[in-house]
Amino acid sequence: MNVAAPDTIVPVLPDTLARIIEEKWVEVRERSAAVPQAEMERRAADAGPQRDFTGALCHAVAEGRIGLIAEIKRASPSGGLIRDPFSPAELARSYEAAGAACLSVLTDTPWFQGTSEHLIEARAACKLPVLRKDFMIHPWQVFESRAMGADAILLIMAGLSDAQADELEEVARSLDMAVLAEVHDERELERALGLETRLIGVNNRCLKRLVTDIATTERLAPLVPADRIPVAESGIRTPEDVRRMAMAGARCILVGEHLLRQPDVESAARAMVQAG
Ligand SMILES: O=P(O)(O)OC[C@@H](O)[C@@H](O)c1c[nH]c2ccccc12
Repeated sequence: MNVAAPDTIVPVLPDTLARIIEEKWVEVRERSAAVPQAEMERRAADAGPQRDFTGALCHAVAEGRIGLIAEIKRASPSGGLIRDPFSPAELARSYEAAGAACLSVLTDTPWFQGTSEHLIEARAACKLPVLRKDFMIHPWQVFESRAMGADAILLIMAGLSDAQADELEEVARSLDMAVLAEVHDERELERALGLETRLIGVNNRCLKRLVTDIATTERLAPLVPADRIPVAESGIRTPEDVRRMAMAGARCILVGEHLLRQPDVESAARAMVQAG
């Protein structure tokens, strides 16, 4: 299979994301040489029923809760080693008991120390729909995501051309998977609105300096049309932060580091679910 990088990559990429994506191309070439796309498509078709990711978020919000996507990751470029010992299954059970709507599991290895096993273990331990958090650049990875059981994928608009994002979304839709389109600014938001997905993630982390500022969601969430669902991502730490996100129109949130650093993950997650 030809997995040459397209020549239409978005022109100016922040350094870290550019490096991650460069490495990701190498990884995808290697992995797809080991398991060709036709075989991965077969595995995706055999992967068992999808869980309704968007539906779970809408259900939580309709019941007056915060739609929490609770994240499972061992490490991150900005946070270093976040949780050790680290048990994806135990975390999944705690998040579910706390009333989280969905899970997000990092599978990227070089930067986040994630693996596909983390996703498989977490999903098997609960009934929640699961987002595969990785850097999607090629359709092969979307089939791979479904094959490992994922119910949703992330598309980072800053790292994709419109044509790439369209193509990846189409593959995800053909597999009945949800898409979370992630944006950092007005321009990326406008591009994301060209996709069909209702889930628009506003990432509070500045890609250049890697610091978070939840005012990003306060600026962008009000610009998200009423037929879409804004999801505030990154840097959310306190019930007060959650209320600020909800006031800005984002009743769905994606939280990782704060929860993962708590000894009692379940209570911390419950406090966030009920903060709205
Ligand atoms: O750990 P935090 O600050 O609560 O953030 C979670 C999530 O938003 C963050 O992990 C994230 C958002 N978009 C990403 C893209 C790639 C990797 C990671 C991410």
